[in-house]
Amino acid sequence: MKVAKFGGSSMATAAQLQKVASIIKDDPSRKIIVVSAPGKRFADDVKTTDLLIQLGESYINGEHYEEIYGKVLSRFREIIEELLLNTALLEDIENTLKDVLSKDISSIAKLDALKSIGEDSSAKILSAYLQAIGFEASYVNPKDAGIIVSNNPGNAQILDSSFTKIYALREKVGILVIPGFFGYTEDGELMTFSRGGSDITGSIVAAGVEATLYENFTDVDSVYAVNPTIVSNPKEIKTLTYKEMRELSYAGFSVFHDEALIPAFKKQIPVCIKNTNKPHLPGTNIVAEKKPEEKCVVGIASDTGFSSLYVSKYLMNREIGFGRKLLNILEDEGISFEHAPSGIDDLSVIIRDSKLSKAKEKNITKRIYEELHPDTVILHRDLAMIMVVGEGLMNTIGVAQKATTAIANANVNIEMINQGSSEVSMMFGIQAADLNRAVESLYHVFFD
Ligand SMILES: Nc1ncnc2c1ncn2[C@@H]1O[C@H](COP(=O)(O)OP(=O)(O)O)[C@@H](O)[C@H]1O
Ligand SMILES: N[C@@H](CC(=O)OP(=O)(O)O)C(=O)O
Repeated sequence: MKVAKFGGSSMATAAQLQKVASIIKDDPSRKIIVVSAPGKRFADDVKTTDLLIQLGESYINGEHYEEIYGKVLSRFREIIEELLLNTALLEDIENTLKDVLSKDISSIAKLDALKSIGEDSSAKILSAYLQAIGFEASYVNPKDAGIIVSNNPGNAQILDSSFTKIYALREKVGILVIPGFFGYTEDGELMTFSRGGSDITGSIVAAGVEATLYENFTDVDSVYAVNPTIVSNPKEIKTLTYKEMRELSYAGFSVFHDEALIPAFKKQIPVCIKNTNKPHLPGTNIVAEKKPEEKCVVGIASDTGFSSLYVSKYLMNREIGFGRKLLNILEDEGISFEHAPSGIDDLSVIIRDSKLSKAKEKNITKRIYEELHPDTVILHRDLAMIMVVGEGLMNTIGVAQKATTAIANANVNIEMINQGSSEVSMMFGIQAADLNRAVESLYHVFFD
């Protein structure tokens, strides 16, 4: 039994849904289908999930929301009408939208419930279409599928108790279409995963039913060695290990959500990333182990939006509890950290910019001075991280030298290096403005 997840790009139009149906038809073992909300139809388009967020924010702020409401409905209307499906489906979607908007719930709960309507409607539309063309198919709500999550709106985590219930889906007859991106708490409250979270649902369901394969259908032929929006026509990666994909997706390979690796990894379910528009191509396989390759670097990922909180104090290495106290201050502000490279008198804590508002920055700096009496506290914003990833990296001589030379050749200053903390990656911190230059140079050194 296979679980196939179709991303927003595969659910964007009626024509894409027809491709999805033909992929399902091609392989009878594709029994469980997880879908995203309709994504972008063209480069400047807006994803349905973003429209739903805009709708929720306008409604909550008491602003005019009618135009955006119309836009959301017209995305679904277009697909339903082109597929010649019963228009009662559109009425059902509209009623759900109205219900959520008018419901007396917190703003956070309203936003999550609105966001879920994208995937929920997609799943209803696809199952109706599959039925219309002669399949035995049914829509399964995540609650009935057994997707039980923690109480963290917009960032839900799956609970272990889910997996036994999900296993029971194996007994159901016909093709099951499950909306991605959300689950329910034990108290029955709807919670979404973090953005891009339909990949997570697919992985959870694949692990739960102990699928032979988790296929993740998207709009690229494979995972490329570098983000294709930075380097054109990059090399395709045929096989990756879970560890490599985890590092690459964490550091910017948005093609697969980094949290989606864990459920599949735990149950050792192989993952295959494939193109809905060219399903005959082999795609990229993600597996537990692979044969050692000649090339030790498989990919170069990069992401912007980081800050570095640099703290220095003479004899920091002798001060018991310094690191703990510093991280405690961040914890009090509800901030998680990404990396924390350190020296004898210095410690840098790398944080996502989005988590560090100006007010939090002021408060944290004040507390560090008052409680830790450092010599210096400096916050550098607008940093970018580059991750050079590969299983063989630690045992190959000269990788760091090759990488630093490539970055130097691009005339880019390295602000930070983190090597050795992970067995499969090496990380460089640079100014965000220099990112594309550095990535291009690294790609050419390792892959040309
Ligand atoms: N290394 C990479 N390899 C392939 N695609 C990548 C990579 N890095 C970023 N991407 C982007 O990921 C996109 C696919 O992910 P996403 O937009 O989430 O698709 P979907 O809508 O199918 O879920 C690609 O169109 C591509 O622009
Ligand atoms: N629709 C949700 C979840 C998702 O996974 O979407 P996509 O498959 O288009 O990345 C989002 O935009 O965040």
